[in-house]
Amino acid sequence: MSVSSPKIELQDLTLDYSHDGGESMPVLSSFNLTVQQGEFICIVGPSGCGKSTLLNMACGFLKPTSGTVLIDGEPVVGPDPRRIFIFQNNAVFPWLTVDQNIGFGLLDRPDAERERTVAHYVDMVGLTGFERAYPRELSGGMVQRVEIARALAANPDVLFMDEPLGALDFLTRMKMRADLVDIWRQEKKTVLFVTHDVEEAVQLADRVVVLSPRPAEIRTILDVQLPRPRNLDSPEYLRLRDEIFKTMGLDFSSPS
Ligand SMILES: Nc1ncnc2c1ncn2[C@@H]1O[C@H](COP(=O)(O)OP(=O)(O)OP(=O)(O)O)[C@@H](O)[C@H]1O
Repeated sequence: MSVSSPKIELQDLTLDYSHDGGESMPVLSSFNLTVQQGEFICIVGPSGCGKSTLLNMACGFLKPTSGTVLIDGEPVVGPDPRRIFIFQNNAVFPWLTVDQNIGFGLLDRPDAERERTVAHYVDMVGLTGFERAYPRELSGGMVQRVEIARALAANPDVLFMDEPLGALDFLTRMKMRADLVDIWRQEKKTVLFVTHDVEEAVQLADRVVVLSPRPAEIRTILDVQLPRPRNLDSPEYLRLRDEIFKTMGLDFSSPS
């Protein structure tokens, strides 16, 4: 499949929230972004600028005040099982085992096919040996892996991820970041990924979209052309990271 066909088109998106008894609050105004098939896009920006709102509109959970979301050229008018949303706080079913959770979206498939698919994703996310475990018997990172495996097993064409690693401790997060890179290289899904973490964005993304404070506008879009897996000590990685920090008003270079 061509890597240059637009997968997601956000066209002139505007969103005003109205608060009880107050004026309407603009969160996005005339927002435009085109995402190519198979691209991994990270969205960063200050807290409260509208990142989650943008993701919610892109996947059809939230109707824009005006503007259009197109996926494969078709207007998005609501959630669609071909597109999966992964939240920060996992949404696995506590009463189902790991393999039942991962196979949840495949209940209409023949048993043999479902078992094969579940086994494939259990292996991909490194949960072999835990197939019969319940979420309460797993660490936070393992539960998040279950959620990612469940999403991938359903074979979505787009993954929307809102701070999916945000609740994890530092070491688990670093490991999961590397795992996500591996998984994405195998699956090549189109991914829209919101994060507060600039380093995470530069490690993961093909392009990093940096937003302004609310109402969110695109401050800059950085192409990250470093080969994966990325060397987090390389001068180019550090340069891109620092460029984003500067764009966000944070300059950590030492005073001369
Ligand atoms: N359902 C809602 N009703 C009214 N206002 C809302 C609603 N959801 C979000 N907001 C407001 O919209 C603005 C953007 O919120 P949003 O959650 O999109 O920001 P964000 O960039 O994802 O924030 P954070 O990085 O802190 O998670 C905030 O000022 C928030 O208070």
